[in-house]
This record gives sequence, C-alpha cells and structure tokens, in this order.
Amino acid sequence: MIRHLFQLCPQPRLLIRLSALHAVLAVLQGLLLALLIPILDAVLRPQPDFAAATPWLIAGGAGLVVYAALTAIATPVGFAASMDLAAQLRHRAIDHATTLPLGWFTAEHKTRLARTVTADASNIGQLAVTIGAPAIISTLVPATIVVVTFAVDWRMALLFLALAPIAFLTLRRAARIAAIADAELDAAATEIAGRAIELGQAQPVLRAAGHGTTGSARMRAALDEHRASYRRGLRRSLVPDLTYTAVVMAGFVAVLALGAHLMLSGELEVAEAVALLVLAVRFLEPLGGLIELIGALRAMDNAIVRVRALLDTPALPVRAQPVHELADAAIELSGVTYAYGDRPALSDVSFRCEPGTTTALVGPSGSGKTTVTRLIARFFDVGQGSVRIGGVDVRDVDPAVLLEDVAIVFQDVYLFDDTIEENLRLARPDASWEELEQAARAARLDEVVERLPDGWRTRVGEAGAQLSGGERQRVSIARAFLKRARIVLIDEAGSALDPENEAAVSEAIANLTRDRRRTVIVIAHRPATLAAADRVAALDRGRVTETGTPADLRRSGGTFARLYDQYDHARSWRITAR
Ligand SMILES: Nc1ncnc2c1ncn2[C@@H]1O[C@H](COP(=O)(O)OP(=O)(O)OP(=O)(O)O)[C@@H](O)[C@H]1O
Repeated sequence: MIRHLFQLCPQPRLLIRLSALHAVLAVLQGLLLALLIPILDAVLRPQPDFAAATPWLIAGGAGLVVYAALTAIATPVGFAASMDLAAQLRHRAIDHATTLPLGWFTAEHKTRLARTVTADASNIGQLAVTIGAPAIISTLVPATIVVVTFAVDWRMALLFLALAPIAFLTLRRAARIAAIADAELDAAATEIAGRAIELGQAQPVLRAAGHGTTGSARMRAALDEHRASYRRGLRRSLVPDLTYTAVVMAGFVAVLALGAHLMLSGELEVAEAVALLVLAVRFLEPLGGLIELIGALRAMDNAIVRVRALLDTPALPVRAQPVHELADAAIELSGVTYAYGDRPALSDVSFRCEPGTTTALVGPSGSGKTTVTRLIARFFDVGQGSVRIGGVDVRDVDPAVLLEDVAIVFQDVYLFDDTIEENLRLARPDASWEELEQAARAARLDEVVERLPDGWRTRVGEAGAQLSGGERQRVSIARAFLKRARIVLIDEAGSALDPENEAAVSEAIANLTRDRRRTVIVIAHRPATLAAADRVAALDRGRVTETGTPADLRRSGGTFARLYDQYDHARSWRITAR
C-alpha cells in the first residue's frame, strides 16, 4: 500500500519528510521509555542514588524537548502534506481524464470520476497523514521497545517477539474483512451519488409521473443498500475485531505472569520489573490501537486502488509523430465497423463527404447515425476500417488539431451558467467583437441577443435553461462559425421546434456550407434539412443502405423516401394539430 501511495504521488517530497519525522518520533519515544530503566534502577534502591539518575534525567529532559520540537514541526508538515497529496491526486486524475476517449464518459464513469476527484483524493490525502503517522508509531514504537527490552531481560523480549506475529495474523484477517466492507460501502455510496444526479436530472420526468416529491424508487433502493452494507460490515468485522483485542489482552496477561514469576523467583529487581511493566504497556498499547487504524488504512488502500484504476484506463492512443495539418475537410469512411462492447453498432460503413457540401444522415432510431459522428470526431476508435479527414486517418491526427477543426452541435446543447458572450467565446477566447457579431449573424443568434434584456451580457442560466432548445442550438452553431471549424457535425433537434427557430436553425445550417472549405454532416429529422442536403446517406441497422442526392433517393422509393414521407407526414400532423 505504501509503495502504491508513493507511486501515485509524482512529488512525494513532503510525504517522505513527514514519514521520516514520524519514524524519528517513534524511535525517540521508545528510547525515552528505555531511559526509565537506569532511572528506576537508581531511584528504587533501598538507598536511592539521585546522582546516578541525574545524567539519565537530563538526557530524558533533552529528549522530551527534541520530541516536543519535532511534534510541533510534524503538525504543519502533516497539514501541508495532506493538502499537497490530495491536490496532486486531483491534478493527475483530471489530467488523465482529459486524455481518455470521449466514449469513456458514461454516466457511471462520470460519477466515479467525480468521487475520485472529491472523496477519494481528499480521503487519501487526509488518511495518509492522520492514519499514516499513528500507523508508523504503532509499529515502530513496539519494535524499538523489543530491542530495548533485550537489554533488560531476554525472556521478556522473546515473549514480546512471540506476541507480535500472533497479533499480526489476527490483524491481517480483520484488515481483509475491513477492506471488503469498505469496498461494498463505497460502491453503495457511489450508487447513491449516481442516483442523486439522476434524481436531479430526471425531476421533470418524475414530476410528470407524480413522483416529484417522493423521489425515485431507485434512490430509495440505493439508500437501503448503503444502510445494509454498513450493517453487514459491522456484523462481519465483529468476530475478527474481538479476536484481535482478546489476543492483545492475553498478551498482557502473559507479560504480567512472566514478570511476576521472574520477580518472585528473584531473577528481576523491583526496578527492572517496574520498568518492564511500563515497557510492556507501551508495547501492547499501540498494538491494541492498530485495530482501530486498520479499517481506515484499508479504506485508504481501497481509495488508492480506485484512483489507480482510473489512471490505468488507457488514454486515446496518440501517434509518436502525429499529423498537425489537414489538407482539406473531405471525410471518408471506408469499411467502418464498430461495436459497443459486444453490441454491434456499425458494419462495413463506407461513404465520402466533399468539402463545401452537406450530407444528411438518415435512418431509424438505433441505426447508427450518432455513432458515425462520434467516430468522425474520434470519441473512440473504429473497430475495423478507417475514418479519414483530408486523406489522413483520424488516428494519425494530433488530437488538438482534430478538436480545433471539428465542431459538434448536439441535439441537447449544454451551455454554462454565464453570459451569452462567454458561452460563445468558449470557441475562441481571443475573438474580436466584430468576429463575435459576425458569427452570431451567420447563426441567426443576433436576433436572440437583441431580444435578451442585457444583450450579450445576459446570463443564460444553469445549462442554458433560459434559452429555448432552438436558441441553444443557434449558440452552438455560432460557436462553430467562431471556431472556424472546417467540419461541423450536427444532431438536429428531433423534437418540434417552433417555426421561427426551425427556419433560423435551417438557415444557420445552410450558412455553414457557404464556406466551400467546410464539410457539414447533419443527422436530419426535418424534411427541409433533408431536401436542402447535397447528399444523403441512409443507414439501417448499422449498414449504409442508400447514398445519393435527396431528389434521386426520393424517386427510388427506398428507405430515404419512406423516412422522408414519415417526417413530412409527422410535420404536417404537428401543424394541423396546432
Ligand atoms: N454508449 C453506448 N453504449 C452501448 N450501446 C450504445 C451506445 N450508444 C449507442 N449504442 C447502441 O448502438 C446502436 C446505434 O446507436 P446510435 O445512437 O448510433 O443510433 P442512432 O441512429 O443515432 O439512434 P437515434 O436516432 O435514436 O439517436 C444502437 O443499438 C444503440 O443502442
């Protein structure tokens, strides 16, 4: 565990200094106790010899001063080490998370990441200090006392030595059970965190279903499981904990019995017997305390394992000499196959999109449209085949260059709770006002900004809640303009937009392709977008079934024609229903 802790910590300077300080303190404590032997020997005689005791008392006093000084130093070092360790772990976890494939960020992994960065990092930082220090003392003080005891009476020293492995074995069993209990408790706590996020996000659905105030059954089940794991842990650890305490107590009885025997048989002086008794107490007391530390030590060990699991997750592979410039924005998929685990999503998908064109992806739900866009943006890598941009396999492109050249307009656009200006500047922080306004005009965001009470300085609310879905999409398209991304991947809103937003978003998409260097792929749901596309790729169950111009495909009467009629029918139904 100690090795793992040091491996996790790239700069363990403070941790090493702290551990060394506590090791010195532990040995010093043992040596100070050893001074009792000559002092008691000089004082507990029929004729006390204070002169003989004086040098030892002076040495003891000096030792206590050093001990106090080192303890005073250890406190701020411990605090700094705890904060430093937690900060280093957070940075490592976050830095590593930014290198992971975007496909890794599932709801479960996001909750795990949040817990690693918050709970695990601070627990490791705190426990390494609050538990690490007593753990060092609880092992080094008894070890020093064993050495010292050999100087007084070898039989007592051997008894101490014999007790240590028995205590260690029973402690190990208690530790194993504590580790299992902690892992179960942490899994239950992570489940609660996940359910809490879900509960917040799913409030509209829950309320619509009449569960707004009572909360979800899944949350209650998670809370029940957490309580049950806690009880299970307590029940399981009862016997091993009691066994360990019994071993320590039995050790104490054995020490008393041996001390009494040696004294009664005249083999030990009273002073030596008293000194040994004090040493025995200081030998057994920290051992007894270990049982209380072990649960926390195992909790720290489990937290270390979780942080390591995150850090060991393979990053998106980057070539040693990646391509830094893409000749153009032509996109070509050749024989692309992809599966989520063992669930196939795409099989042998091939099509090409030329710069300056818009390609509409159509197909029934689950046909693989989103997966195609994810692979182009390299959220994850293809199983077989290749995705090429400007003739270069995306796996060979510098990820930063890819991020710069690709803009994604999601169906559900996430905006930060900040001004509309800052939300746009995210795409290019150093953009001038003129560029900002130009991007807004092209995305038809300018008319939204004009309507807002504080114009560009209007805050959009949490996740952009103060803007409608269509308005949020316009912000996202404006970001793509501002970023000067040559590839724009759009997941058009599937749900109904009001006519004004629908027309605005369609015009914004059309504006994107005015730049002949830009390639646009849109997962289309509206007949207007389908009709305006230069080309269409129709997907069904992960395969491309048709490609061609919208007019040709409508005439051919295949999947596209059927879907087009469905969308058109749904639209006219919506209009009539209004
Ligand atoms: N993260 C994921 N993990 C596992 N399976 C997934 C994941 N995302 C998509 N799938 C599965 O892959 C297949 C293709 O999904 P994809 O989202 O690409 O389809 P789609 O055509 O975009 O669907 P929709 O129009 O409903 O958004 C589906 O069977 C889907 O269930």
